[in-house]
Amino acid sequence: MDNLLYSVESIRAIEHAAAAALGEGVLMQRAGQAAARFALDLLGEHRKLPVLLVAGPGNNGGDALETAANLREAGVEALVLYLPGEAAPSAETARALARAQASGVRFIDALPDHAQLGLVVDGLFGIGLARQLQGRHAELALRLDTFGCPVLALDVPSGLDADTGAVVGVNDDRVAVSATHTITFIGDKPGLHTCDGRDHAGIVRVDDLGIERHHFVAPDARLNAVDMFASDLALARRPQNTHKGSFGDVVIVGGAHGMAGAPVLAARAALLAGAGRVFVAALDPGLAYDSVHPELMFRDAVSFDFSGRTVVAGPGMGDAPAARRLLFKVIDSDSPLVLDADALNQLAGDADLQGKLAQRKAPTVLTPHPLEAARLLGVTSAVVQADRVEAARELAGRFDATIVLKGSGTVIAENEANGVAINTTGNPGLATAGTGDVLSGVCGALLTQGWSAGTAALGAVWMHGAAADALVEQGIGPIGLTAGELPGAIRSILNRLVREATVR
Ligand SMILES: NC(=O)C1=CN([C@@H]2O[C@H](COP(=O)(O)OP(=O)(O)OC[C@H]3O[C@@H](n4cnc5c(N)ncnc54)[C@H](O)[C@@H]3O)[C@@H](O)[C@H]2O)[C@@H](O)CC1
Ligand SMILES: Nc1ncnc2c1ncn2[C@@H]1O[C@H](COP(=O)(O)OP(=O)(O)O)[C@@H](O)[C@H]1O
Ligand SMILES: [K+]
Repeated sequence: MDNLLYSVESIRAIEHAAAAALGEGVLMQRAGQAAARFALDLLGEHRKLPVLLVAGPGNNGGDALETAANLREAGVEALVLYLPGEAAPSAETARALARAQASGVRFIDALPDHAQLGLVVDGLFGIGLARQLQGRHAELALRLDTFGCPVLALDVPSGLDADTGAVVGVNDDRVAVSATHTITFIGDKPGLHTCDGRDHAGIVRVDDLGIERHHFVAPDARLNAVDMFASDLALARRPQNTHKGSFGDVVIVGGAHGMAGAPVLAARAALLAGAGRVFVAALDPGLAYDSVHPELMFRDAVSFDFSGRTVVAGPGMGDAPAARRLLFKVIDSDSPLVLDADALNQLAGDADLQGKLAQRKAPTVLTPHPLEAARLLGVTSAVVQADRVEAARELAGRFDATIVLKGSGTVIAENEANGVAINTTGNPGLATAGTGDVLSGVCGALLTQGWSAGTAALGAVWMHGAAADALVEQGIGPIGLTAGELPGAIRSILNRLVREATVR
């Protein structure tokens, strides 16, 4: 499977085992060969232009030096800015340096001004990054993407934490290289796909350096992919002899006075993602009809019978005592449940609700954005963003539920064997009001059609992001994409995936 993610600790363990079998320096040579091949691909017909490589003090710098020597031997002009540290380089990096010196690479001591370059290669720091980039390193990191050519990061864009995807440091002036491409070695890493990772890593290619599988340890997480929810896709094909009762009911609980939009968006999404019947159990009795989707049924929330129905609670729910009573009732029920938005904020401050949630047996999905997650954990959103994977894991354990921690590189965590997944679809077009409501509605629709909490979360998040990607492809966004445009695109994707899953 090519969607496996490894922590720095795991990569070090694999590297250690492989290096013991292969001998010192072999992995660095292979990294340099793989990177040079990728660099030549990226150069394409611009092989006559020089390549600038920045090499740092550790083995990431060694990779850059090997890459430089390989490029030189392929006839490319290589300019190397080497910044050794105070300590002597490792033996393998010292050998890479000698090889680069012998190969005819040109060593420079400052970035060239106004040079026309074919490619910039970032080999400052990799998984050994220990603290915030400062001084010359920070200056360089900021300048590497100013040459108007692609930037290839070796292993990890320098300055980025490979585990968390956060730019390392605490100040506002923390920096990391912004690459257009990253070639990452041995295995893929979570930090390239979430938080700041997507902005800094660009397109990620994985090269396993030819390490045999038996040296690998268990992955720490996965990238979300259709395969991960294919079992429920395959079951979603519709037999002929069915009726609306065959595909479940979803009820959206929310819609306090002045907040009608959120439950309506969630309800439309649930309808178009295939729920047999969709209700809005509104706190505001004035909310009675949706002219775009008159199929939706509006009911008074307080007298509504939730039994046998999937509940999505939170969109536009507000924090009134009536909302809290309703929340208690749905958490206390046997219904599959999605908790979003205001339901999460209520939950955060209420030990009784949390106690009830912990006792639930039915499938439960929580879909917090970072601030909602922070309230649930009693920390700040900066703490959540500093380690999104860990925050999602922590929430899954604490509430014994499936957690969808939203944002760039949404993290899906289950408190079971399936572990953690990071989503790869979606784009900043989703950074607009109401898209979270759509996600909760889709999640509810999949749950009510019999998907497990884990596959519903994985599937809903993947399709929600893929819908935004498809809309951007059509010129609808990222700027100005609206939440209301998503459900139709999600419907097309769901039908396509079910078709593909059943003809396999
Ligand atoms: N050892 C091996 O077998 C292999 C290592 N590989 C490469 O080696 C990298 C890891 O190498 P290292 O462990 O040497 O780590 P790095 O090359 O990432 O950096 C470590 C060095 O940088 C210093 N440092 C860390 N953060 C700093 C900062 N903010 N400012 C200034 N100095 C800082 C450390 O003190 C240390 O000297 C991987 O990312 C990968 O690119 C690959 O060649 C694959 C094989
Ligand atoms: N920059 C981004 N890249 C990818 N997805 C994003 C981005 N910003 C937001 N999203 C997605 O958009 C949705 C926003 O949900 P939420 O924050 O709850 O908004 P709202 O409450 O307005 O509906 C989530 O699914 C989130 O993952
Ligand atoms: K790097």
